[in-house]
Amino acid sequence: MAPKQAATHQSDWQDINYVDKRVVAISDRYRNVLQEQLEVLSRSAKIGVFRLYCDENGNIDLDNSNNWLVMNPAIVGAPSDATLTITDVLAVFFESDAAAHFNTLNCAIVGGCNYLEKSAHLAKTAQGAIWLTTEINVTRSGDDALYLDGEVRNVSSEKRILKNFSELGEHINTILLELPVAIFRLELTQPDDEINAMPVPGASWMLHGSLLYGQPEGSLKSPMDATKFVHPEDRQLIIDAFENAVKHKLSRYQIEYRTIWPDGSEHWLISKAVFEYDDNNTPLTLSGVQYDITEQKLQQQKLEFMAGHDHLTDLPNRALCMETLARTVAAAHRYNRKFAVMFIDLDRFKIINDTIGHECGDRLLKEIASRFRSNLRASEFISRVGGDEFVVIADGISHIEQAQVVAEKLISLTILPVAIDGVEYRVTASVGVTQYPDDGLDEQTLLKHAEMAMYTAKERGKNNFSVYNREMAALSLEKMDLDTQLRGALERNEFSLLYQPKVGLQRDVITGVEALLRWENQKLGFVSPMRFIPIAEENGLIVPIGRWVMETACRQTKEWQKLGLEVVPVAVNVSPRQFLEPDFYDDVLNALNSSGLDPSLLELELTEGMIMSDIERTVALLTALKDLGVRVAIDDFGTGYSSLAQIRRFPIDTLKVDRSFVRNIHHDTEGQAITSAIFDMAKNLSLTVVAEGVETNDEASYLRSSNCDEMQGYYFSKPVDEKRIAIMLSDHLPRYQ
Ligand SMILES: Nc1nc2c(ncn2[C@@H]2O[C@@H]3COP(=O)(O)O[C@H]4[C@@H](O)[C@H](n5cnc6c(=O)[nH]c(N)nc65)O[C@@H]4COP(=O)(O)O[C@H]3[C@H]2O)c(=O)[nH]1
Repeated sequence: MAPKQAATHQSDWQDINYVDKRVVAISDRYRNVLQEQLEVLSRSAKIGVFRLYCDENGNIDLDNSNNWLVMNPAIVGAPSDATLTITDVLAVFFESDAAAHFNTLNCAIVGGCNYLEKSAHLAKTAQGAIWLTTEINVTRSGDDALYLDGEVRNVSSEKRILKNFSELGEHINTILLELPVAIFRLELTQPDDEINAMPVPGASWMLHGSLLYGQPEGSLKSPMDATKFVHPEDRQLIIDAFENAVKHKLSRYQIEYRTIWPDGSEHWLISKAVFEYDDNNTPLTLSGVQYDITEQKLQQQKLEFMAGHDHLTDLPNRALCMETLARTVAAAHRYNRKFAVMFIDLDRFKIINDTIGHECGDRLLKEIASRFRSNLRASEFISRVGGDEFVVIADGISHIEQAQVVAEKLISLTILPVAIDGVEYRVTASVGVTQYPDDGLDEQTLLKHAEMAMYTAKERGKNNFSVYNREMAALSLEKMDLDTQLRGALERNEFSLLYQPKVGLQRDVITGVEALLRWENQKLGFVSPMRFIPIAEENGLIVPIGRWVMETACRQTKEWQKLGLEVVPVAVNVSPRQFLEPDFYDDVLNALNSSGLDPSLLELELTEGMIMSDIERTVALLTALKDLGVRVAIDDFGTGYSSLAQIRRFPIDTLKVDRSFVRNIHHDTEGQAITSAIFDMAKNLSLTVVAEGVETNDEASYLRSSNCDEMQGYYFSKPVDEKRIAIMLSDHLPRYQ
């Protein structure tokens, strides 16, 4: 058994030797393959590896044959076919003083250091500057160092990138210093007390933000430091914008807010920020820029102000008025409140403006606007919605009586004299009042009704206010109806003329006739000129209608003449709009030429207001008409602004004293004083004076005893048609009625 066992044992050993040799052979082969592969790899890689064995004293044994190095020589700037030893490589790191450094290295290893690191910068190589790092790990058996494994790395590209980055950073810094721009990062997952002063990843910081908040440069380290300098009214705005962005997982947002500087001044900033979220959509950081937009804001505010305000008075304009009215309606609806709207129109402002000149007119408007602004309460919004039109929105007015108090205040503020260049001017205002919700539920209706009420105030004599009621709306509908019917009335031959005689006072003979327009419409029947003429004036139809009147009156007078009647001048009423037409003179000329009437038989009746506007043009035009031979009369004298002294400047023939002065003149001492002053002055100016609206024998008797020349009125004759006038003219006497 034993020999067999021994034989077995021996063959086993033989086997083992054989296996061992195979293992050694295989491992040698693989080590060579591995080394070859490492060499191939290292040729392209920027990393080299080495092992250095130590001697029995623990010092590096540079001559040990087991030492090895696998490295592309180019890593250290040597030609790629150079044969480098480990000593060459380490010499690179330790430069000229290699011996001393080896000594230090050995001391460190003997002293128990297991990890060593060293960098090198090779300034001049064929590849340019090269940065290297080496890391060495020591392997020991107990305390004794056995060998060192190390790696050499070429970190030139990383260094270059870092260098570029730091250069870029410096550039950016320089630019930022020049610009009023801050950059910031807010770490959203850390508590505020961990905020770092410098831009360290994972922390909150802000660069160059301090100046934007009026603080010394560098004093504010993070956006959180800056919050106390944000305008108190805007702090919630910032919180809301941030929370809204987070709630909706927005990737970016921007917000504009005000800051308060130590000197109390307000500045505007814009903050544009980008969120960084983790996979659970939790915001991690907020980074962005902030910069000053005060100038743009001021510019924008100025533009907005200009868009919403009237440049003359600085009051809100129509657009802003409508916007405010809409907002007030919405708020009143929501809180079940009442409020009032007042439409203010200055009385006869156009005439005043034309009389005193537009520059003075503007100054007058500015003064009235400033009175309104400074005397109204904060809850009373005042705006200028047109040339001489203002609108007040009086919030929180629960009774119409309160609105009436405001309206009265506006009227009394208007009537106070305005001094311009030492001359005192006085204007009055008519005010229309409406109330929400009683008179309208929306801004357009309220304003329309306030305007209607204002017109009613004007009709009631101006310089007062009127509260809207439903009848006014009905009247306005009627006005629309009149307007519609008036269009085309000429074509449908719906107009005719009546004539009212003027009587010479001393001999009771007809000295002239006034042509008065009549309109009979199929739908509306007979419509008084008092109703349709203002509408025709508004829509411009008065121009062709007036032309028709003049032509018809001239033709008719010529007809009477042709009938052999002793004709007298025919007077036609001229409307303001007609008179302002550039073709007015030509129209007069055409009417005369086409009828063949002698110009001295045509008299034009103008009103005071008409001649007082654009005095230069009026004088020139009247002079031209006078040169033609046409007569000019001033109608309704005494009701307007002109004084007799002013009238003197115009080439006119006749003054027609308004019938309001004539009524009951026989026992109206004030009327007597006024008329006698007019009569005397007119005599001095060689003007003919006509008293209008004489209705009674008493009035006629009084006028006969005064300095009046002619009379006109129902006492002598109502306006009659052309046939009846022909009879009167043939009798040389007016028919008493
Ligand atoms: N209460 C009273 N009234 C008297 C008396 N005598 C005359 N009248 C009325 O007084 C008005 C006189 O005309 P007006 O002052 O120019 O006032 C005129 C004038 O401003 C305007 N109008 C009439 N025809 C024309 C026209 O052809 N063109 C223009 N632009 N306006 C006209 O309409 C106004 C009213 O005209 P009418 O209704 O015809 O009213 C006429 C006439 O009928 C009187 O004794 N008592």
